[in-house]
Amino acid sequence: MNSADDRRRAGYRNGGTEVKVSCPRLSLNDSLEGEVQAFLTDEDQLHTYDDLTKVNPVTPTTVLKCLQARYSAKVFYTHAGCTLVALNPFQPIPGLYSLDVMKEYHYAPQPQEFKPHIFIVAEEAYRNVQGQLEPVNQSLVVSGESGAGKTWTSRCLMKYYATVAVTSSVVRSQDTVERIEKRVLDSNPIMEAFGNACTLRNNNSSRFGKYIQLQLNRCQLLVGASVQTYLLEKTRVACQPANERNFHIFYQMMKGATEEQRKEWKMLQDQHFVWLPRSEKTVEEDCFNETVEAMVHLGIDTERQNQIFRILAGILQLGNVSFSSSTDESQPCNLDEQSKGFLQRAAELLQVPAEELQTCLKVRTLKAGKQNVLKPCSQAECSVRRDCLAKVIYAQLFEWLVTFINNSICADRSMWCNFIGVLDVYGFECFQINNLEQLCINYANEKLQQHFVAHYLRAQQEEYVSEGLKWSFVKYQDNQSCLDLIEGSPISVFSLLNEESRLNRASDAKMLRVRLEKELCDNANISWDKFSKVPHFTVAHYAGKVNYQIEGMVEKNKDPVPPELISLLQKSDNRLLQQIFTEKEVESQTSKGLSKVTVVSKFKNSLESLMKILHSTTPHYTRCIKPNPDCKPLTFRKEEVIMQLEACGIVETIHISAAGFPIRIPFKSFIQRYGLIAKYSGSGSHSVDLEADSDGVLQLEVKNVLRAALHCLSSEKHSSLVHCGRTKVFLTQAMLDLLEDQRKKILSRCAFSIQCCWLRYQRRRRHARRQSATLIQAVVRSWLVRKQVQRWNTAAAVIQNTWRKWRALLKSLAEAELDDAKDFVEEEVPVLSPVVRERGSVQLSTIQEPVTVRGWPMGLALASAPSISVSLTATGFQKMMSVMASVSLPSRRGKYKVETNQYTQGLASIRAQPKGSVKLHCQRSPLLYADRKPDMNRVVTGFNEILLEKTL
Ligand SMILES: Nc1ncnc2c1ncn2[C@@H]1O[C@H](COP(=O)(O)OP(=O)(O)OP(=O)(O)O)[C@@H](O)[C@H]1O
Repeated sequence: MNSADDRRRAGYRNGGTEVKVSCPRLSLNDSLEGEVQAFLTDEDQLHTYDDLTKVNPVTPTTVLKCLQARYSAKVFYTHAGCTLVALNPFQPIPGLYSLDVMKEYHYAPQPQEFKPHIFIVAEEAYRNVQGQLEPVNQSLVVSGESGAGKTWTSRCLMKYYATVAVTSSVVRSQDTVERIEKRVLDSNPIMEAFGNACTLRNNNSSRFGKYIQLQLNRCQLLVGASVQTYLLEKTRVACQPANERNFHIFYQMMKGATEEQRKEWKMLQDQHFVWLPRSEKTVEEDCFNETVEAMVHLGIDTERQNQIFRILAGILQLGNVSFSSSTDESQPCNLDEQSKGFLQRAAELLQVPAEELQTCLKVRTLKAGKQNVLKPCSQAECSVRRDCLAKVIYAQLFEWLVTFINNSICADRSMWCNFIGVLDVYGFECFQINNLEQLCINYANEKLQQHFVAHYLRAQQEEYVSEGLKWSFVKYQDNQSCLDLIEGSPISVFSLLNEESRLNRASDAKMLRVRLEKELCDNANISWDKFSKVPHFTVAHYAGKVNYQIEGMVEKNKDPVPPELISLLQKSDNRLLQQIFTEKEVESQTSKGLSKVTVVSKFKNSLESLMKILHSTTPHYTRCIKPNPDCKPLTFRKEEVIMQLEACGIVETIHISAAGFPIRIPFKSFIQRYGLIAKYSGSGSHSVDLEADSDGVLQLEVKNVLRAALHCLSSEKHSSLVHCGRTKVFLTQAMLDLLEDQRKKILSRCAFSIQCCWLRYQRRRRHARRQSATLIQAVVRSWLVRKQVQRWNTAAAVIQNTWRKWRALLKSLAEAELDDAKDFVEEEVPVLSPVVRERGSVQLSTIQEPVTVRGWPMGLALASAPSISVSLTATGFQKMMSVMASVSLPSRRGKYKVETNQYTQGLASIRAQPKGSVKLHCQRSPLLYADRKPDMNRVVTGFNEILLEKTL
């Protein structure tokens, strides 16, 4: 027995008598609590709980303990009702994501029965698409804070689909399939190289959000993909937070380029670039070759690559250009010699005129009526213009890459019918100094949290009420008021920011703070530190309070790009730069006259379209948890984890999922899928009008199905597994499994019946065909034989004719013989041998060529016998010959010879004298001669018999 059992036993004992009597009240309560806890939760077995809903009771503490126990046992995935919790191991786990494991989950009849894994989520979504249960399209939402493992998880999901959604392909050629899945996977290293960076919290932090749509055709095969990106952190190009790095691609170029490439890109070995801090730090992602290889696979040729890398090298050179103020304010800023060199090289790499580049950076063009006025910029303004140039180039290049990737991997709309979307967005951010980027990121997280809450908590509870379910409500954190504060209408942080950004004046942080305070003081989610000197506001997000600095927010929201910079880039000899910025001008021209699009309004719009997609799909949530802030392998910090669990509402989710019915299916869909259970168990009406608008009829049918499915369970058990609402059926996972199981059994029974019918039908058809073939063969044979018989008849007629002539000839010979009868008496009569006497015959022969006359055996007897039948009595010449043969008389002058007949020949061979008429019966086929083969060489007995019958 294990120690837990011992503890449980001890618990019972202690809870019985002894402790109650002897302990003071407080310690008694404590120990009781401990005992109950020990009784409810077997701590030694905590790591075996696959689902956090099974821990008892469901509290943050027990959930945390369970997760910790599992993490120590190197189990990193745990279900939390409808959500999957993924703990980051911070080290590769051998065999956890191997091909075999993928196959195991993919081919499992019930993957849910396997250990929790990200592949269960992937497979469930895949099967939902196959099942065609509305909504068919699926979204896999991967959330968590920076470094929690979202990108890793998204990559696993993509690899899973790129493996299982193509292996069963028989329709498409292997070559095409490989190209598609490879291209889809190859989009990852490119986007990570250009969009990820090493931050303090994660060495490979995604600095943009992405929604990847994996497109599946009718056979659930991966035929393409498309990527939608959100809010690239472009400020990082020109300004990297302390101890953080720029985007990976710059370091990859620095470390991975060949000598020749370095020369071409003007990146010498010992060159220092201001915009490449911490270049001494090497991270796993610094692999230039992998990025180039992926580019090649996606169709970015060497020339295009060179254009891209020249642009990036140009940006780095720009970063080293520094300005110094001129003594005369009316004059533009100065550049030292070194900066001039950097500027020259930047211009060469960007392939723009160096003079013009310098002027653009130092002088502003103002419109005064129809005239352009040139105004020298201050040192700070020059730096802002330089940074702006770098940011706009990088952002546009990133956008071009995403479009290129999409063109390369996106399938034609007619080729796919469903999709599985993978959403990987930046996690909740809270730094020392937070600005517009953090406000947008946290706003996106609030939106996702709201979707989660709406989907699993609020919707569930509201639906229970509307469907008439008795349900004890769980309190949940609604973040609608926080969202109202950020994006609401008419007054919100965003609307005030936009207003300020559209005013044609320099922004004032203090004034904006006052406005915010005045307009939004009613919202409980915003607050201010009255004693702080820096203008700011604090927002109480669902995941915690974040302090936002107002300074610079309006400028970032405006994101102005001086038009002279754009026209300079349009003149570039680098064809890629030219292309990117010509397109940009077209865009800006089309939006001319519309109100100026700010960063937050653009972000809000793209987020709204994302939310629309999410609302129209079946979501699957995966919460990634970062077990420690230092990214140390297998280190679990309770405080870190509990904060994340509470922030993402996992405990509430678990509570609701454990007690509720997480699966809801409308009556119509339910009957369409499970109606066969009632039909084949014989308890339901066999045809239900699914188009009938009456829910009452459908409800009745649903109840029939449930009765048939649960016939062996008690009614209490029914209500714990399933509830029939007014328009939907509410199920637990266990009930769904049970229904699916029964459905599968019925379907396999039906399949078996269909197979039997088909085999029977095939057998019958084969038989009928064989009969037809026999009939045809018989008809053909019969026809051939008839033709043959006709020929034989003709031949027989010829023979008869000849025979008659021959007989006439013999008769005339016999008559001539009779004329010599006198000589015959004088000759000596020889003694007749017994054989001759017995079967005498007559043979006429001449000396040279004797004529043979065939006579009946026993010719003498016949010759003297009284006539029995006309045909068998020898008369005339025949009679005489028979006598001659019988007595073996020599012929006159040896001209002929009379011998016994050779009875084997011809028709003369009759061994017995027939009495009366003789009839030969032959059995005939219904078809004349059908059983005969038209073979000339064979003896045709049937024909002989028939001839014989005719003769007789
Ligand atoms: N399942 C895993 N197995 C092994 N290592 C992992 C796993 N998940 C994450 N990691 C490690 O954790 C690191 C951070 O993960 P990842 O980049 O996916 O985080 P993230 O949530 O996407 O962060 P950000 O929001 O900053 O992009 C990875 O580089 C990887 O080394």
